[in-house]
Amino acid sequence: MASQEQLSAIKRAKVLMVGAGGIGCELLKTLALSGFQDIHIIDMDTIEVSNLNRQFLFRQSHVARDAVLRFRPNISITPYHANVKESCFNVDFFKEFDVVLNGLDNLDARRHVNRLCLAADIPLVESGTTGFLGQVTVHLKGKTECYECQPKPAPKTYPVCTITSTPSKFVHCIVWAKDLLFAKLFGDKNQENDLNVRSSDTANLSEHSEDVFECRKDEDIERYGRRIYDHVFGHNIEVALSNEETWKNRNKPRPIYSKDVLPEEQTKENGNEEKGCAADDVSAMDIGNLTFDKDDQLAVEFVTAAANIRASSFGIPLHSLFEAKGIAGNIVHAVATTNAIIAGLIVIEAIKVLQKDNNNYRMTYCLEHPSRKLLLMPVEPYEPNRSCYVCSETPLSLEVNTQRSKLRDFVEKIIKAKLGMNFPLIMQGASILYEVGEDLEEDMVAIYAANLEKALSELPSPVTSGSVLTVEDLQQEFSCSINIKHREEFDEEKEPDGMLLTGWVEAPVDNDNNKPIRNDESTSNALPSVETLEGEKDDEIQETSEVVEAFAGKKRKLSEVSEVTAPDPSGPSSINQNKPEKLDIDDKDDELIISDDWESLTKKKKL
Ligand SMILES: Nc1ncnc2c1ncn2[C@@H]1O[C@H](COP(=O)(O)OP(=O)(O)OP(=O)(O)O)[C@@H](O)[C@H]1O
Ligand SMILES: [Zn+2]
Repeated sequence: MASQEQLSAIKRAKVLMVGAGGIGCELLKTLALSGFQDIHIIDMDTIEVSNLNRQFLFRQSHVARDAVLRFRPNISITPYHANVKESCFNVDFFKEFDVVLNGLDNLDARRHVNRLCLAADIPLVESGTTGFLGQVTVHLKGKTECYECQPKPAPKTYPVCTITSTPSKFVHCIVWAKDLLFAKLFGDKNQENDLNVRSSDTANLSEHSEDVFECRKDEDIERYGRRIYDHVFGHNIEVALSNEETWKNRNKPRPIYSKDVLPEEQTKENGNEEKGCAADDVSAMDIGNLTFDKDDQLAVEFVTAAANIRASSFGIPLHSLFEAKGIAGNIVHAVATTNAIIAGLIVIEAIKVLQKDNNNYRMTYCLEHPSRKLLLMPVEPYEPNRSCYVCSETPLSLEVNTQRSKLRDFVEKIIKAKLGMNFPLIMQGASILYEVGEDLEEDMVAIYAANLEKALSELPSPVTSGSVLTVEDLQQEFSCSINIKHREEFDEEKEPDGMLLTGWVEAPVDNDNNKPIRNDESTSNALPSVETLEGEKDDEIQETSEVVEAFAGKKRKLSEVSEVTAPDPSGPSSINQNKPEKLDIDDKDDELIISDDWESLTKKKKL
């Protein structure tokens, strides 16, 4: 039962929810049932069919708002059908709220909201789920870590040679089918693509030799399809086989040609009968612009089929459409109960925030294996990381070849990809090197466009070793400094960006010795990306649970944190370096404890 004090804090509060998906929908219901009266919701999407099974309030085309208003007619729910990154959701907008509650599914939007909450000094309650795993964290400027204080695990990536030549798991075949074959056939024609697109008779010719993916004059669609099939599943496998070194300790793949799977006559018959079937579903207009979308059934079917043919070549077990979709979309199939638990925990933390109950905030992990009696693992939040480039003023350092790297590389690979800025302004001292904005004068736009193509050391205000750049995102009201250090050479394989950003380090990527290809981001906050349905999944989950259990063995005080490196609150995967001692609870007792109080647990142990 809520106290009078809590009830009045709840009634007075104006809350902003960002994201109305699996978690958000549950959250809206729980907020309404808990007595919140003024709720604003930003979500950029309309209802996705793949979410319907767990967005109970959206069923049968009811929008969440209307559904909730039916049982709480007197509360105010204000929806914004928009991207939270739009400029109308600026710092002033955020300042109107008492607390912001995130139910997002991507890192980019989460980082954006984190920065706005810091700039507006509004508390943020973050959340994420991945299947049975989930977490809720509380972020208050200056008091606890911000969402970006700890580097987030990078999305799972794979070395190029594994994808192009030596796949050993089904996920490698999926990445190949999705990021190389699908992209080459249906995406931008001029893209850089690691698929071998030259046939044997043209392989020795200049790089202007024929791209086999070009449809030849007067070539009918069946013949074209057959040619592509033979090239990617037959010829390319032969090319890979010709490198004998590769197969010394590996099973050799088997080339598959269309004639092996589809006899000539049958092709013609079926070809004639089924002619036009794909064309009915895909608009010719879209071809050339498509990127893989897990909600596009035809794209999923294509990728599943192509991945299975490749898997069969390499002796990898085949997978169903459902399984392949999960892997291709990096979907850890959502568990409605986890979302409900997480939504409840968000509301509990939100109420503490409203009451300024500073000593009782908890980051709570929802575990998958409650075998050690714990389903929920509460941990005290950590102090802000003093070297966080987002919430502290610590400068970053960048090693870069200032004579070779262009400003464009710096903007794309560092400012946008690594620092997550949308509208960057780059300055050296008082001179502006680059700026994005709608109200820029034309001549300035031209100057900045020209700057993008210049090497850093050739800019109007040359950037050389020892330069200090200030980078700002005006929309996020966020700025940081970057100390530049010239470095002549970079390892192309290990440092493919040709630059090295330090001061804030990304979690290590599973990167052999090649430039990585990534699978899509996990939907989770930053829980370790778990490959659904893959053999390695179990190991990962096992490790995750163990680590969380170990981590939970000790409740950390804010004051202790400076002595030891804080674990990553956004995901248990990177915390094993500082494993506190494990709690040894008798496993035979089946009773499940949902703990909100660590002391009571340890007491129980003694008893
Ligand atoms: N930049 C953004 N601006 C506004 N809304 C966003 C933005 N990015 C993502 N969203 C919304 O966040 C919601 C995330 O919900 P989604 O169901 O995908 O994940 P979830 O809540 O973690 O739960 P689950 O994956 O378990 O269903 C989506 O409705 C999506 O439209
Ligand atoms: Zn921080």
